[in-house]
Amino acid sequence: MKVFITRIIPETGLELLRNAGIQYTEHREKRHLSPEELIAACKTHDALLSVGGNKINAAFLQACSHLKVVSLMAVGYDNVDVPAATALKIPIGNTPGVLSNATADTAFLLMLATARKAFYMHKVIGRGEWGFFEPTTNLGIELNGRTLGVLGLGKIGMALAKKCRGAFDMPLIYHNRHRNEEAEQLLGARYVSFEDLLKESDVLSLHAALTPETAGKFDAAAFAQMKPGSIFINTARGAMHNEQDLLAALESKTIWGAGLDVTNPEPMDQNNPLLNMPNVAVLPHIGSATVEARSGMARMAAENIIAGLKGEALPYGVNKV
Ligand SMILES: NC(=O)C1=CN([C@@H]2O[C@H](COP(=O)(O)OP(=O)(O)OC[C@H]3O[C@@H](n4cnc5c(N)ncnc54)[C@H](OP(=O)(O)O)[C@@H]3O)[C@@H](O)[C@H]2O)C=CC1
Ligand SMILES: O=CC(=O)O
Repeated sequence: MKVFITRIIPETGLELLRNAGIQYTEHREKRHLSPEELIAACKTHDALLSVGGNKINAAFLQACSHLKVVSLMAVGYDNVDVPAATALKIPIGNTPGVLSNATADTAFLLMLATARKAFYMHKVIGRGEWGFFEPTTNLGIELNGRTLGVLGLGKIGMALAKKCRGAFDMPLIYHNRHRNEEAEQLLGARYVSFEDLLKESDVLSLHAALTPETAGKFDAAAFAQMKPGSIFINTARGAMHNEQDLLAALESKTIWGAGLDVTNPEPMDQNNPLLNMPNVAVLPHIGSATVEARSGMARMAAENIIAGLKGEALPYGVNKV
C-alpha cells in the first residue's frame, strides 16, 4: 500500500506509517502541485495525505476514484467536495481538536497585537523611528472587561473564550446555527443573533467553517454594523471577509483594527495596504504552527490513512461511506 503526501510532514506521522508497513512518497519541493500533477501522482498511490488546501473537488475525485482514503492534515475541509467523495465511497479524514489551543493562541496574539499596534511598532523601530517618549502617541486600547464575540463557537472558539476569560475577564457572546449549551453553562456565554453579535462585540473573532453561508459574510454592510472602536479577528478562512470592505472600514475608522491569520488570496501580496496600517496585524496562516499541534496533526492524519487502507472506519472521519 502506498500513500502520496503533498508536503513534508512531522516524523510522528511518517513513523506510524512505516510501522504499519505503508510506503509513502513525499512531495518535497516548496511549490504547490497543479491539479494535473496531483492527479498524476495519486494514480500510482492508494491513498492521499493532503496538506495545504489541495482542491479535492469532483473532477479530482472522479479521476482518482481508486483512492481508498483522503486524509487531510487540517481540521477545515472547505477544499473538499464531501458529497462527491461520499458518492464515490471515498472516506475523508481530518484532524480536529489537537490544533484548537494553538489556533486560539494565534487569535489571542492577534487581538493583543492589534489592540496595541504591536506589529507596526516593531516596523517603526526597524525603520530607525523609535523617537522619544510622548504620552499622547502610540496609544493602544485595553482588552480587560471588553466583550468577546465569537462567530462559530466550537472547539477553537471555546479555547479562545477560556483564554480571554482567564486573561482579561471578557464576557462572551456568540452566534452559531445551534446553541452551544456547554459554553453557556461553563463560560456564561450568551447566544445572540448575527446582527447583535456585530453590534455588541468589542472583539469579534471568526471561528466558523467556510461554507456557502459564511463565505463573504463580512462585507461593507456587516462592517458598518460593527461596534465603533471594535477589533475584527479572522483565523478561520480569508474568504469569509471582503478585503476591500475591511480596508474601507479601517480607513474610515468604523472599526479600531483587524488581526488576520487568513487572507484571500493566500499568500497576501507584499504591497497590500493592510500591511502598513498601525492597527492591523497579519500572519501567514500559521494558526496551528506549533510543534505540539503539528506533530499531533501528523499522527492523526497517519491514523486515518492506516484505518482507511485497512477498510476500517476512520478514527477522525468527516463522512460516512
Ligand atoms: N488559521 C488556521 O491555521 C486554522 C484555521 N481553522 C479554521 O477554523 C475553523 C473552525 O475549527 P474548529 O473550531 O475546530 O471547528 P468546530 O466544528 O469545532 O467549530 C465550528 C463552529 O462553527 C459553527 N458554525 C458552522 N457554520 C456556521 C454558520 N453558518 N454560522 C455560525 N456558526 C457556524 C458551528 O456550530 P453550528 O453547527 O451550531 O453552527 C461550530 O460550533 C475550521 O473550519 C478552519 O476553517 C482551523 C484550524 C487552524
Ligand atoms: O487552516 C487550517 C486547518 O487546520 O483547517
